[in-house]
Amino acid sequence: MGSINNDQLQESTSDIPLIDFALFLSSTSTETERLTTAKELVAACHDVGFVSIANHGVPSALLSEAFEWSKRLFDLEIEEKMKAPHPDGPAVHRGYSYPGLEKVSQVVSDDLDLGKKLREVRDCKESYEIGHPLNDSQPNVWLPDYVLPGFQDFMNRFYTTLSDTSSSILHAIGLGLGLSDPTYLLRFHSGINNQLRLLHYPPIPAKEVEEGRSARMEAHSDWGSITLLFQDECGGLEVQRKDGQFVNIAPVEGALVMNVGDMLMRWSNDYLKSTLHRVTLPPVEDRFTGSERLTRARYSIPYFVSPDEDAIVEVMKECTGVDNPVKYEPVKQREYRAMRAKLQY
Ligand SMILES: O=C(O)CCC(=O)C(=O)O
Ligand SMILES: [Fe+2]
Repeated sequence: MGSINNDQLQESTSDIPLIDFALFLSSTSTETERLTTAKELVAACHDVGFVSIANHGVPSALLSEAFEWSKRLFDLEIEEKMKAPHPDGPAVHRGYSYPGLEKVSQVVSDDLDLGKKLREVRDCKESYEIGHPLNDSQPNVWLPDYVLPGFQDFMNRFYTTLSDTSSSILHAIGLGLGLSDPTYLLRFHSGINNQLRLLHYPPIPAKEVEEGRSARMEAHSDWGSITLLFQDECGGLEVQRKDGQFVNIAPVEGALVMNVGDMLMRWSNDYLKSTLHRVTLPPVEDRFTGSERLTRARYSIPYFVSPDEDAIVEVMKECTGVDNPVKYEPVKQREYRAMRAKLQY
């Protein structure tokens, strides 16, 4: 595994906290070391809702291979990619979405005309969504194997590794929150309802984004429990601070970015924050070329961790108190997702 040393940790330029997760994962760590790391993680989730995690346990060779597969996939001709088309509508979020098909926004509504209006600003990205092989409600849409031999096998393996990593992070969050059972959240996360997403933002003239005619990905929060995000060195990911300003999340080599989603915010009675974020132009000038200031392509790989479909998300008692009453009714994951997904496709 590619590990990150202390000097590199200190040199981080990112605006979000950076945590060394080795102390939580190592079998030789003391209870105090594990608890301290878990508390740092929870403090970051409470404060910004976004955190960089170094030494997360996903082997760097596996990550490089995942980005290579992603590039190979998006380099295919559109006719080839359309052999695994995203099904119509939002119910099944799998397969290939061509640029402009999905519209990310924070709007929740039944109004389809509003959906059309939102689409006037096109999201310039393409994506490929992959779920658990045993998720019957959202079956995978794979390319025929001859199009990209080995792709499906690799992605299934990668999904499993990320699922294991996400379980360690959920465990650490439970410990850091001081839950009477620190593994409580794991009971609702078998891994079957997670989603692996390959994302490609093709080059685009800077003006298109600056003048609001196109977006890379507009501001939104994620809906699940947590998201693990791997990004290349292009940059352009931004998170909203408490004062409303969006600030850059500089890619830190070898580290993943973890953020809290709406479901975990609800579970924690708003103690853990699900924060707005977006993808826009990179902040660094050498990412642009030519008179049109064409930005370089960007690749990222988010892994969305969600409770199982039948899980009932009910505010955790440790996150309430006399001055902090329960803010939310229990909700079933399946119903919550259906409500959030309406205008997305
Ligand atoms: O591409 C990125 O860096 C962010 C992606 C994201 O926020 C999402 O897919 O929800
Ligand atoms: Fe997101």
